[in-house]
Amino acid sequence: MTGKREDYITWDEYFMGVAVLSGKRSKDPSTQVGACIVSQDNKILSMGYNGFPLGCSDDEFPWGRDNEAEDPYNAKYFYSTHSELNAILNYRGGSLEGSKLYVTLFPCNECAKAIIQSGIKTIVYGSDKYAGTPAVNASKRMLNAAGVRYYQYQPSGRKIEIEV
Ligand SMILES: Nc1ccn([C@H]2C[C@H](O)[C@@H](COP(=O)(O)O)O2)c(=O)n1
Ligand SMILES: [Zn+2]
Repeated sequence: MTGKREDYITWDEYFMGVAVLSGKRSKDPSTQVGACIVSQDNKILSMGYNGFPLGCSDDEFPWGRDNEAEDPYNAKYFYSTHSELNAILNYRGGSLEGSKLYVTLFPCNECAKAIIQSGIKTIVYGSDKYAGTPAVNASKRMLNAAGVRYYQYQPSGRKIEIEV
């Protein structure tokens, strides 16, 4: 055999795959989200998943979502850091200017602010299951105004399996 392999994964498959794998670290029982930030020359800069801040125990803070309206203090939303924000905060280098974010779920309005301010210029997202909600509408409004490009990941249809 003299030629190179031809069935290697694409950059989008690679980085979205890393984002999916990162999301598998999440302890959230209902929605696990993963993120991966990549430089313009396709180097991974940072990763993150949704979870509670350092020092806030996964076993003590609440993971429930149903009681948000009547008892927000005992629901997860006040406490969970979104995967995109964690990926931005986990970055230990200089600047994220011009970088690309792969995320398994479309960013909310709060993450959109951090994405814009950190200099991320492109978002590749997986699911958009909260499309049409005020948070996602506001997010798209800000991303559009700030010139952050976004597009949905297009699965190739081939299954990428990880066996260790
Ligand atoms: N773009 C997003 C959206 C949501 N999250 C996190 C926040 C929560 O931990 C969970 C959503 O929970 P649900 O309301 O679906 O039960 O996902 C995120 O990290 N990034
Ligand atoms: Zn968010």
